[in-house]
Amino acid sequence: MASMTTPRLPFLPARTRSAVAATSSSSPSSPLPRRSIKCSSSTNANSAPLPSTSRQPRAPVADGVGSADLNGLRAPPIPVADSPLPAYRDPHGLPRPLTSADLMESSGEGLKVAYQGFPGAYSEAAAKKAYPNCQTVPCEHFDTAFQAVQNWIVDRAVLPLENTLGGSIHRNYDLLLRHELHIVGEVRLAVRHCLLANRGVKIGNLRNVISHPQALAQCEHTLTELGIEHRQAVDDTAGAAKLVAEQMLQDTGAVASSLAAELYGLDILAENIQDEKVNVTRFMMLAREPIIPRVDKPFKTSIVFPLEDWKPAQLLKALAVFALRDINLTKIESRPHKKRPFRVADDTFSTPVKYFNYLFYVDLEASMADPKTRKALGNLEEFAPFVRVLGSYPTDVSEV
Ligand SMILES: O=C(O)C(=O)C[C@]1(C(=O)O)C=C[C@@H](O)C=C1
Repeated sequence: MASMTTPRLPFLPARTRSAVAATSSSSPSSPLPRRSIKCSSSTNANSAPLPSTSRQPRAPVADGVGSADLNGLRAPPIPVADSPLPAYRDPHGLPRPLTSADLMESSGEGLKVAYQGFPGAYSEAAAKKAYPNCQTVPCEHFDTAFQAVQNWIVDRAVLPLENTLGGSIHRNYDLLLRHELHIVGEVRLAVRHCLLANRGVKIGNLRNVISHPQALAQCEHTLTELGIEHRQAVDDTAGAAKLVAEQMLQDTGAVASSLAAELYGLDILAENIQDEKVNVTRFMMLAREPIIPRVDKPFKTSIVFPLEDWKPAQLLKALAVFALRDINLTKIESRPHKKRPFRVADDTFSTPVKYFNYLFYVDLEASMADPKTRKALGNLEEFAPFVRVLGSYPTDVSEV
């Protein structure tokens, strides 16, 4: 595959304070030339997920896995006449040059996309929704998927962040900080759970049900109503279906997708068993490089920051940098600050008081291409020891 020119990016999110400064027109340079590595795809139910230990050494190879990204995608250019014109202007008010990324189509053709679980997992469906023509690559754990992108084994990862019934998938928030990847998109998926069992098994025969902990939580009440008391958590829904089938369990069912029933030869005993009809999971699309932020369509920007100098209303003041500029927040999540787990309260009392310390993950309804977003983040740095931009990416506006 011929290598293509890396596009000029007007914005390159970074780990620290430079995140805001980096919105100039510097070109990102890849740490290493890109390369293609053959790996398993999940075209059939026997594809085993990549184990956590699967690491490939980084090696400089001239040929590459894509070069220029738009919405986390790499694809052959389409004719200029069909491509959208760049819609926004640079910080000097001048038109932004057309980049090769603007010329790309977004089907995911030729992309390898990692997800957590076995074939038939909802995460695989999300990867296919995000990149319809991609080759999906099952991974054993969330961090395997992060590593697979970071080590150039795959091009992208699609991983869950939150669910309307079960809430946040905290592990992935923590992993975002431990890796250098960028959020290049989001995708929401309607999750419709089924109760699966081996042929001939009836609901009345079931003593146990196994599934992913989120899936069990999403079906908690329905499973109780069906009279199934014992639950056991496994790594993913499709893995649960596979286990029930392979071990020919007669008293254990699985909560999984109808696709998993088909792939592993199980019967569907009940459909749509989640506790609320609407059950949607939001997934993030991850890549090694950021995308070019835009202002001609809805964008989100995800950031993470800790606070220092805990004065009264410090968090309120930090978040006011967005309110002052009419920037909406769509989500806020606090996670333990593992490196600095405690903060010591001011010495009002003779004994110093230690409180837990947090990192705040915030999603903004804003694009990094908008100067007011960059100003707000500059302002936030007055309160935060660091601000990291995790990604600026198009909002998923599809129907779910
Ligand atoms: O086990 C799966 O099928 C997954 O894709 C994982 C997962 C999750 O992590 O939340 C994804 C979507 C559903 O909300 C349930 C489980």
